[in-house]
Amino acid sequence: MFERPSAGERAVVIQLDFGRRDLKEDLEEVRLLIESAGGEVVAEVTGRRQAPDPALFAGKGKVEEIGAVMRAAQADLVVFNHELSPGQQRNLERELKCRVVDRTSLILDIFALRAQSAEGKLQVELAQLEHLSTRLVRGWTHLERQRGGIGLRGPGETQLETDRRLLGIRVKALKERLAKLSRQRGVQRKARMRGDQLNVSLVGYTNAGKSTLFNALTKAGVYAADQLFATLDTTSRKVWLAEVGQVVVSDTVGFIRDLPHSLVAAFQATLEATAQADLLLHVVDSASAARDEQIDEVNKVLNEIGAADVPQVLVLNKADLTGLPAAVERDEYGRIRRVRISARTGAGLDLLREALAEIALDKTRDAAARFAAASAAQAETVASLPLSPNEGGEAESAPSSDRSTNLNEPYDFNHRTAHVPQ
Ligand SMILES: Nc1nc2c(ncn2[C@@H]2O[C@H](COP(=O)(O)OP(=O)(O)OP(=O)(O)O)[C@@H](O)[C@H]2O)c(=O)[nH]1
Ligand SMILES: [Mg+2]
Repeated sequence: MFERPSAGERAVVIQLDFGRRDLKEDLEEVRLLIESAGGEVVAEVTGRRQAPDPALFAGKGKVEEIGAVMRAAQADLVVFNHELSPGQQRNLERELKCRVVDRTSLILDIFALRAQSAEGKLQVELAQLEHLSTRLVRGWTHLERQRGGIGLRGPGETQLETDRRLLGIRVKALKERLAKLSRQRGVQRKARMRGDQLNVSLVGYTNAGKSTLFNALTKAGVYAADQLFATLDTTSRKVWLAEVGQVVVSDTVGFIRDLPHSLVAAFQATLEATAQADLLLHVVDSASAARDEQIDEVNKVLNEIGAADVPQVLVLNKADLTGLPAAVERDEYGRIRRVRISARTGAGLDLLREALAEIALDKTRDAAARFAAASAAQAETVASLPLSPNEGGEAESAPSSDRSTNLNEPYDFNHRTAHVPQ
């Protein structure tokens, strides 16, 4: 149903410029996407257009050019680094006499290849079926008049109705199973997230280096590779920090621009953990020319999954490639905002650990302050008589005495990090 470029399949990539993006970055990204799906880019066709052609996406002349390039390069398929409508895809396949894959299918495909856990597989299947259901609207009308298939259809149903009905049943079953898994995981997570332990999620654009950093912090040995969407399942590990004790760090699925909506929806449960974290380490490939755009894309997805208000520290990774030194940057309130590191060489990891420790201590202190305030309020109602002439109802202000210096400034767990330009 979902055809992926199988090992060594030769792809021609189509990238059109509608006047707003950097073609080179886009071509580089789609090349990595195709390689991550096991294929190989043998030719590129670029072009410029005002708007997509309703029938063919590209213009008639461009499609002829694509056909010629495809034949010359002996390619197996054509990949549009754009979202195609079902009609456009069908027309292109008819015109080019060759398989045509769009960006969304390509991404779904890589997810299907990578899914490891039972839940990951269910989530990917759900996303694929939901993507397919949009293609059923007009996409399979050529099948509508077909008959046959014992046990496959109800009385008088057309193929399209049967397909929709079967799809609907499967989607419903998948959603129910995912909901059950999600409830179970919610219980496990609550157990893990007890107390004042800091829960940290690594988030970021795909290939930013989250898993490499996760391994460096936790010595966990999760899969990190120069592939897009190397990670699909969330992995959590406890990390021991001097003076603080345990914090829980989670490695998560990477984001990408134009992440298919069905995929975000299907991964909602996995991403819930991100929305419930105390702190996000937003890992950035600081050596990428598309860095700022990638930061925006990640923030957009975080917004969609309800994680926009979780405090964020930007981790500028791959400092070994930019040649800039490891460093910590604070805002005017002394809060840590950005840490520059190299997960690969280990430069700045000590700074990052110190930053985590500082934030974890602030969280504990916040909790202690709340506890003290609550106890004080309770004490007030029990003991209305002051124990000494100086004591009265002032107990709630006590824990703030050590907050005068920058370092001890409490981390504002309600503060949303604004986008900080590099
Ligand atoms: N030069 C350099 N490369 C790095 C650094 N950190 C990670 N990489 C490389 O970047 C690539 C992607 O790393 P991963 O850790 O798999 O990235 P990720 O963010 O987990 O990616 P996904 O799971 O695909 O979203 C790998 O080839 C890493 O070796 C770094 O600090 N410097
Ligand atoms: Mg990863």
